[in-house]
Amino acid sequence: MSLPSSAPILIEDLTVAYGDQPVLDGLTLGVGAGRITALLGGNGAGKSTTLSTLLGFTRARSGRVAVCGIDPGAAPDAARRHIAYLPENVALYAHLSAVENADYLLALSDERHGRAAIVDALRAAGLQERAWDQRLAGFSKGMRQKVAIAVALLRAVPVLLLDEPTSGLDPRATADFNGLLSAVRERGTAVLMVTHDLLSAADVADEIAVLEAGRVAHRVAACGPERFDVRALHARFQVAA
Ligand SMILES: Nc1ncnc2c1ncn2[C@@H]1O[C@H](COP(=O)(O)OP(=O)(O)OP(=O)(O)O)[C@@H](O)[C@H]1O
Repeated sequence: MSLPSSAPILIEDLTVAYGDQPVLDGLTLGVGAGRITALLGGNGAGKSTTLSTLLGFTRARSGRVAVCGIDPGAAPDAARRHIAYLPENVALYAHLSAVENADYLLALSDERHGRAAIVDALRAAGLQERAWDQRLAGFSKGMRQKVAIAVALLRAVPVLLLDEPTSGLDPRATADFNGLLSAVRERGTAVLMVTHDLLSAADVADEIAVLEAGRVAHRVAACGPERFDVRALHARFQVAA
């Protein structure tokens, strides 16, 4: 498969192993600007390892990985400057407010945005005004996700990596989150979303890639003649998992 070399996320023929245990074995995957790809696969298929390799935390044994043209294995800090990453359990500070958390996380990325820009982003992320200055202790997972996505919105980076962002969210919060992702896509961000939530993936992704035996075994498009049928994919995915 040939991928445009300008794609912000580019993985070609990637092999990753932990000791003598191969996890990724010839994985090829690209996400272009303004596109959302959902990465599915059974437990242990290597989805988080794929994200970790893009972030430069896990080294490729062979193959090519590039984030905006930068090899995260060789230059992890430079690659991470182009990435906003939402882990499954967002690490935020319970004793700080939503605004303070955003301010602090942005400072870690060497970014300063005033309060006005931060509350604009929190509003865009759907966090209610009364929660802006509340301490995070007591926030639901959906509220914490909104703070994290507000930070990602403010960073305006070309690549967004998400690890199971809708796990534990109720259908309303999931729909809100998917709406936000669509807004992020409109800005031209390349989004790679690891998920077990096929319905959510079908809702928001342009493409679904299913990881099996260390490589992409199925890719299905969201529109055009190859538009995916969620039920058929669900049946196929259950067999794969
Ligand atoms: N740091 C590590 N050291 C050794 N083995 C690891 C490490 N991280 C992951 N693995 C193993 O690599 C395989 C792939 O793990 P990974 O977390 O990437 O899968 P996943 O598709 O994200 O799974 P899940 O859906 O359960 O989150 C698993 O067998 C896991 O046990």
